[in-house]
Amino acid sequence: MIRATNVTKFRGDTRVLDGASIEVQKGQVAALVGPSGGGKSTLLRCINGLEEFQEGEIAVGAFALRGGETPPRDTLLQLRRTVGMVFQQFNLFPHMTVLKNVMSGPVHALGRAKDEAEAAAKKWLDRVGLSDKHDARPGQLSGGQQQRVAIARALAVNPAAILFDEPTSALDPRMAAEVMRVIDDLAGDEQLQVAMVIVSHDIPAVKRIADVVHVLEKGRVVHSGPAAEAFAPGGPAAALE
Ligand SMILES: Nc1ncnc2c1ncn2[C@@H]1O[C@H](COP(=O)(O)OP(=O)(O)OP(=O)(O)O)[C@@H](O)[C@H]1O
Repeated sequence: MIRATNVTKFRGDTRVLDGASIEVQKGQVAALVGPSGGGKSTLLRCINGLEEFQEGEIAVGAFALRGGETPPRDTLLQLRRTVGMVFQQFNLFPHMTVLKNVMSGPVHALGRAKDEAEAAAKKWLDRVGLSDKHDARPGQLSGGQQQRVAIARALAVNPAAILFDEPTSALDPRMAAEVMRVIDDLAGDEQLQVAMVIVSHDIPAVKRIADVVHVLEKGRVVHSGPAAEAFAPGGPAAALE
């Protein structure tokens, strides 16, 4: 589903990704872990076309992004319909109700009729435990609730992949746990054939939900394997615990 091959990206003279490669299948949950500044968020942002890169290739389903090339606007728009993204800071539309926030993707990106978009939005809000908040505005919700709206919004376009960029790091521990429970639930859902990639410093959560852990250091993937291997004593990610 997602295949990043030898992705290299510079910011000015700094090589922030240095030949990074990962593969994530449909229905699989991959975690990116590693020391701060290792390039985890940058790799996620390259995967959904938010950032360009200079070398390598990223394939997401039928889409291919190539290093050194600016993708056509149409490709980017289609790619962002295919790949949902959940950010640390929620990024909801503050003036819209919760329901309208979640409907925005189906209506504007997919061109769905209002009734159909509303039904999809309600289904996903129910799934994240917010069926009683349709008419609230984001500002009336807790951080954990806002992040759950963001997850429902990302899912409402039936994405082939969903990327979580430190989804709980702006939340206090209780709300972080609440959001991780939702992500746990999605990760464990065999019916949901979505490729998931999560960047998180919440190592216990990563161990619980990830099928594969990729360890990024200085822009390189230095290890890919099950969590038990990555976090084993003396393993490549043991120091992160
Ligand atoms: N907007 C930006 N402008 C300039 N440099 C940036 C920007 N964002 C990230 N960087 C740099 O790119 C490199 C990779 O950063 P990135 O955020 O991808 O790492 P990370 O592994 O996600 O780190 P963290 O765990 O701290 O979030 C770092 O050296 C960082 O300082």
